[in-house]
Amino acid sequence: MQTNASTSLANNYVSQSIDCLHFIDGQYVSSLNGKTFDNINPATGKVIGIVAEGGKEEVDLAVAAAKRALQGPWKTMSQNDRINVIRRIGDLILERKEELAVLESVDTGKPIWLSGSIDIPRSAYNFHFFADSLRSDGTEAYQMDQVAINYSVRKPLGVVGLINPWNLPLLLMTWKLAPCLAAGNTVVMKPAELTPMTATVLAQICKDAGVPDGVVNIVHGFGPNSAGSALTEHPDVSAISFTGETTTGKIIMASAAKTLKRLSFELGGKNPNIIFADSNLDEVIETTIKSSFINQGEVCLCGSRIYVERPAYEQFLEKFVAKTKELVVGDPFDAKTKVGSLIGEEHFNRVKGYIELAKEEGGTILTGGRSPEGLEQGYYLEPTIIVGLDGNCRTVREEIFGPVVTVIPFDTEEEVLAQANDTHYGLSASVWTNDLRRAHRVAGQIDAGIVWVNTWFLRDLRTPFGGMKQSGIGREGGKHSLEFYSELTNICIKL
Ligand SMILES: NC(=O)C1=CN([C@@H]2O[C@H](COP(=O)(O)OP(=O)(O)OC[C@H]3O[C@@H](n4cnc5c(N)ncnc54)[C@H](O)[C@@H]3O)[C@@H](O)[C@H]2O)C=CC1
Ligand SMILES: O=C(O)/C=C/C=C(\O)C(=O)O
Repeated sequence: MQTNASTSLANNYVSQSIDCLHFIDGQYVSSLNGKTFDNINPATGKVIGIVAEGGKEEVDLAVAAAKRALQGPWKTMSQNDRINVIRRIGDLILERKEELAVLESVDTGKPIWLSGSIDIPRSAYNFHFFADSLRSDGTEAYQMDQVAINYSVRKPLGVVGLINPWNLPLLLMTWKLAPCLAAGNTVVMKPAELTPMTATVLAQICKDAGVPDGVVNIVHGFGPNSAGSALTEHPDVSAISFTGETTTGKIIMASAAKTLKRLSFELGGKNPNIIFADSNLDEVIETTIKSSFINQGEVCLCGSRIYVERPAYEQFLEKFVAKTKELVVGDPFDAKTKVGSLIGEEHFNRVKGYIELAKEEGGTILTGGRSPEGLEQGYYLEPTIIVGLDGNCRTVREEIFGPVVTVIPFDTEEEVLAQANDTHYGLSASVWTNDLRRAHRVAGQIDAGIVWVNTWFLRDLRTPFGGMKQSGIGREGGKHSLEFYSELTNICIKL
């Protein structure tokens, strides 16, 4: 893909065609049969480029290249050189950050300030962080009196498949790729079909940083009967790290079982946000606006079920609704925009379907629920707050993955914990209180992989990250990522 833009050239980007090819064995290539599909800018509904559509043949080629690369210069590269290459990928992402931010916004519909301040800097940091982690990484050693000493050594898993969704395309791809490379593996990545652009540039960045040919490969395409399923079925792929929908995770698990692949899954969420009356309401509102509507609500960690202790309920609603009404929905490249376009037509209709369902279930829409006037070209939806529903309603139980939240009052800690945990998801939660003991007590009783107290999405990349129940399998982050992406061999030496 040829790119040379900055944010000031955003208009050129949306008017010129940007095409995405596969990246196999260090080269950009078309599909063997020449098949392509259209890439649509959700903010305009217009085609912005064509994408090579891969399938089994392209995945076979990519996996073969990755398998060969396991025996090439990547294997013999010193750990110090590998660390430097991984750091350099982060440096090059920062050097191209404006261009990448534009591509991410064009591809997803998210505001340019968001891709420029979160998606792209965090993508670079993923490489810097895991390069540093590798430098300080150690393994275990156990001595058996004077009889023997055991120590373990890390080895790469082999060829790893990385399959990603469309909401945080480069951030999530690099969150997987950086530790995967740090552990010495080779990779075949399958970006989401709706957001192929930044991954395509990332391949060139990896090459420019000194990653040997064949170590990083990309095959574009769809999931079922396409590049995605070909990757999960491939016998030479040792592991799959997947972020996306829970139902897709189940399909991938069944497919991967045939060749007993190692799996890491980060799946859906319906995250509770529990607000006690003693919390600082202004802080609560400021963060709840973000945890509800940032990235159009298309973040798996968003707190879409808001529970407010009854004494604070009316005041919370008044302020929350007022602040939500101030959010400007519009063109991702307009500096005033806080909420951009949803990812595409299918998802837009799905989210609108939930708003209709909420009305049928007896809910009241306090604000939002419709597309802003004058923005009929893209997939824009006003941030939506719904009240009057209980935990039996589908609107409260199912992941909507859009700018839609429900607010429910509660009276006791026991009651709210029961409601918060009454879900088959268990990704994240937020608890708001100034009572220290209650904070510990409630946080410890929520069935979620990540609980934030008096904050949200405050990330320390050393911490375990992942979901309980049907929100995921395993943990990534810091040493957890290095564990997932490597095999440990224990060596026992008799003294
Ligand atoms: N928890 C999370 O982090 C996220 C959850 N989602 C959820 O997923 C919904 C739909 O988003 P999508 O990106 O369409 O999710 P998805 O799970 O359908 O797709 C994610 C990735 O998996 C691939 N894929 C789909 N079916 C596959 C198969 N059978 N084998 C191998 N790969 C396959 C897709 O091509 C894409 O690259 C959202 O509405 C939301 O509910 C989406 C993004 C992130
Ligand atoms: O901070 C992270 O590593 C990831 C955040 C968000 C997701 O995983 C997601 O929305 O899918």
